[in-house]
Amino acid sequence: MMLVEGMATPRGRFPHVRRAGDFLYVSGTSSRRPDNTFAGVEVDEMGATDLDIRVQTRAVIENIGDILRAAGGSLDDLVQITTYLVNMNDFKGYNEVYAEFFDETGPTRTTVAVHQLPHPHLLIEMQAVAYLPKERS
Ligand SMILES: O=C(O)C/C=C/C(=O)C(=O)O
Repeated sequence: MMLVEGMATPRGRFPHVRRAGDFLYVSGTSSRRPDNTFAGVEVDEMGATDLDIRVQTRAVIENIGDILRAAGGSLDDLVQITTYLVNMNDFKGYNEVYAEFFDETGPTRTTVAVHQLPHPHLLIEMQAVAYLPKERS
């Protein structure tokens, strides 16, 4: 069980990542930064929001990479990803950025749309599983 220093603090009683045998389970991760702002979110002086799926997707994957590195691994160790989008119209932008990190030799993937995520500015959250035998970490 592991809380990773330098990452956004989970907004609940759970770790960023947990080892179970040879596997690392990464909790649902967003584009949230350690200061609780979000990558891919701009709010103007009128309160209008500009939410960017590409920026959010990249930040989510990079955050998962940072979490895995703290546990001794990397994105290369991922074997499964579940992605939660709030709007399937964002699938294209998400998919394009995803393909910069992974291909058919990478993790299996499931993408679903959900009614809401834990903050109204979030367009995407991802949960992941890595295979990393202890002797390799
Ligand atoms: O922590 C975040 O920024 C988003 C993820 C939250 C969860 O998945 C959760 O609170 O369960």
